[in-house]
Amino acid sequence: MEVLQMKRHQKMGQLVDEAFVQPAEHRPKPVISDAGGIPVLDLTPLILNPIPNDGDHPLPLPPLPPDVSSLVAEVGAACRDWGFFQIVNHGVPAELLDRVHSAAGEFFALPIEEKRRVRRGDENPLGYYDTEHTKNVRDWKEVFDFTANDPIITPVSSDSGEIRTDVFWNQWPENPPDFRNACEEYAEAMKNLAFKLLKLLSLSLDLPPNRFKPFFVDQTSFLRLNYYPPCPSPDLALGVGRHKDPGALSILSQDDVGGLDVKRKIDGEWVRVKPIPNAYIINIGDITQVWSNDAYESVEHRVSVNSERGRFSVPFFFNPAHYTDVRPLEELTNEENPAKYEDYNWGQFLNSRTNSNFKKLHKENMQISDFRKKFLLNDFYFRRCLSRSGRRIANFNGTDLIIPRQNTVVFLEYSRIQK
Ligand SMILES: O=C(O)CCC(=O)C(=O)O
Ligand SMILES: [Fe+2]
Repeated sequence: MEVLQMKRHQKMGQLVDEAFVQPAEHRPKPVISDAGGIPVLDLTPLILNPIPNDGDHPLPLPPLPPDVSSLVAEVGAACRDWGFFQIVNHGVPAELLDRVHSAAGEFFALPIEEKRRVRRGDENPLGYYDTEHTKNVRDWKEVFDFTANDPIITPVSSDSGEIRTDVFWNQWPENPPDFRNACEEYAEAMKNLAFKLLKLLSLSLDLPPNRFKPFFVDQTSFLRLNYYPPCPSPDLALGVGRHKDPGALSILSQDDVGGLDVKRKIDGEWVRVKPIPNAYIINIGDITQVWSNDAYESVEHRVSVNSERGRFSVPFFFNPAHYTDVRPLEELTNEENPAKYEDYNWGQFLNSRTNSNFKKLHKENMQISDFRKKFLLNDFYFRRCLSRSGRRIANFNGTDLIIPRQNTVVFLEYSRIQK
């Protein structure tokens, strides 16, 4: 099969190494339409009326001013309908963004030997590398990773499979000289912005503004400088293959080249996010999907490349502490809407992802769908189960459920299991 595929690419005049070639069904179409409907939200109301912290204000908090309240509603609608939105007037100075983009441009233009002085290795997952794989296909990109809280504490599994905690430090290149300062200042600005967005997210789910904050006391957030060089076969390779971000939310700055494609929820079509100068693209990650018990979904996206211009982007991945056990929030679950996920530990999840994206493996990496609850009935697993009249017939408390044979049920989302 692989030999056949290789032959076909040679016939087509393939110009990239086989490792970068996407399976046919995942290659980008020649024309991708603009993601016209992704909401662009103006954060100006937060400048005059910042959302208070619980401790800064006697409880209960006063009602939100009408423009902040509308913003919260817009955030909720964007999260539900798209899983993505853009923000403007977010308070991050344009000069700081320019400094980071220039530092990235100068760094990636250095000779490869110099970049490799700060390369990521088996010992330290931070720094420069150009071998990231998404879904086991190599991405057409170079990256530089650094953590927002230096050092980062994370569990790692040893060869014997035992989990221990390790500490990783950022590694900084000597050149360009402003690189480290620009990156560190930018990381602080991203953390500030992320906490503002977290409050909006929380309010949009009818929760107190600081409901999520404790999860981020020892955050494992990190930033990535991405460079996608011009690609001779943009029809075969991708800058980043289709994926969902695993963390809580991502804050992305892209330059004016464009290439970020989002899988539109209403029809599953890939659409491209139009660059807006100085705007940020925000997307919901898997953790928010689990916390919200699927009210907000983490949406698939990818990066298309082109043969003419290299592209730069800088994502900030807002991640909780490694010891966080991720589970649907109690306030967002009840008998009618039981928790849809088993608990999972964020540090172990991150660790498994970090190992699997460094090199090609022969298995799929860990997904939140692995933690989706299943309910057992005879030899069927169920996700949802209703009586014929449409009423839920049992309260799923996270344990396998056996329903007596005489009950008539309508099976939704079931699959046969191997006994
Ligand atoms: O470069 C981009 O536009 C997006 C990158 C991305 O999705 C990621 O690194 O997770
Ligand atoms: Fe992503």
